[in-house]
Amino acid sequence: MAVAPSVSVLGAGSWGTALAALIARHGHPTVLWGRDAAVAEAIDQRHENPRYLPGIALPAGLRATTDLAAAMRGADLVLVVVPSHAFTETLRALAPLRPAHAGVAWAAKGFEPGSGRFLHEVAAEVLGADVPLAVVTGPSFAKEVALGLPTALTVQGEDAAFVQQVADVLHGPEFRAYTGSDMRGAELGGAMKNVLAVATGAADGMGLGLNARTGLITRGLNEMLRLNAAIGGRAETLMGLAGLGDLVLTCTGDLSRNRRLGLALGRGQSLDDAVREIGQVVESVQTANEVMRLAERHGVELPISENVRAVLHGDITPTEALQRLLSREQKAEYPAA
Ligand SMILES: NC(=O)C1=CN([C@@H]2O[C@H](COP(=O)(O)OP(=O)(O)OC[C@H]3O[C@@H](n4cnc5c(N)ncnc54)[C@H](OP(=O)(O)O)[C@@H]3O)[C@@H](O)[C@H]2O)C=CC1
Ligand SMILES: O=C(CO)COP(=O)(O)O
Repeated sequence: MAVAPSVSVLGAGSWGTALAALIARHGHPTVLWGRDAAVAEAIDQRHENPRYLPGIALPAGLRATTDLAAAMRGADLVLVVVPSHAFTETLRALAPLRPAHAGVAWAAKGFEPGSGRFLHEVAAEVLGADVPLAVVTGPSFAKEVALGLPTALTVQGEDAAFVQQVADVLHGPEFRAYTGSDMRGAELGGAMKNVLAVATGAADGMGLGLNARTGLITRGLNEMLRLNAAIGGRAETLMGLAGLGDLVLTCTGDLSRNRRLGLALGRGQSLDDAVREIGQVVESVQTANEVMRLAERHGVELPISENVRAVLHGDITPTEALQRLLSREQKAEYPAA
């Protein structure tokens, strides 16, 4: 019988913990690395992450540590699940410790702050072009995965054998892992849906109704498709789990931190207070800048995303953003073919 690959998961927040628990339940030797000693000890000894997934029982076989070298020892596959702002430093730390045969996947959603680079570009630069890479993305709230509720996501990368290896460790009785080869489109979808969730959250927070919410989701999808076409992603990636799927989940599900940020802003709360209250990573705050930087570089107009950035910067209120969007010129839904 084939030996189950050993998996090292880096990042002991809600998503890293949920994915590590899923993989451990599938019978893979799994080690979770986190920087918080109390959290690592609680996962390792009491099988709970009291900070990020309180009250949810984790598999007894899941090991956790703050020792990165120990976590990487014997890994056949590395899964990086830190927020995008910590991605580059985490890759630099893991690079010298990576067993030569181990590919690297990640489940963070966003860009490298400041440079706006895609995470697969960062990974290729830090690890070298020969290391197998893959992105794990799609509609998946950590809490639901940790509770074993049915979920479907996608693994995308250019090394088909590695993509299959990653999908195989994730796939199981309640979890469907699809595969593909479009890292660019997949990463763009995962990043942009967080920005668009702020817009729909704000609309809901302002009490604008379900028509407004759905208009924003649909025109938001249009923004994703336009930018995706400009950067060379495949349209079907954005119409699947990495795009439409995650957009609908994040724009409508109150477990979303980006949606909750929008709700709070729409109700008049300040950005700082809202982020503090949420108490976990809210990727859109940084990603809105990088999405707009990318759009401006490619000459693509993204009215919803642009207004989200302006609200997050405190340049305009959600009410002013609404007025700006509603007063735009009338136009064809799609440019003539
Ligand atoms: N939660 C979800 O449902 C999903 C999340 N994602 C994505 O996964 C990524 C991680 O998010 P998530 O787990 O939810 O975030 P959380 O806020 O739940 O946890 C963040 C984790 O990252 C750690 N961290 C922060 N900065 C660093 C650093 N510099 N070095 C090492 N560790 C660091 C935190 O450690 P500490 O506690 O010590 O601060 C914490 O363990 C994000 O890109 C998110 O968009 C994707 C799909 C689903
Ligand atoms: O990416 C997610 C679901 O797919 C989680 O969304 P939030 O980061 O908005 O909570």
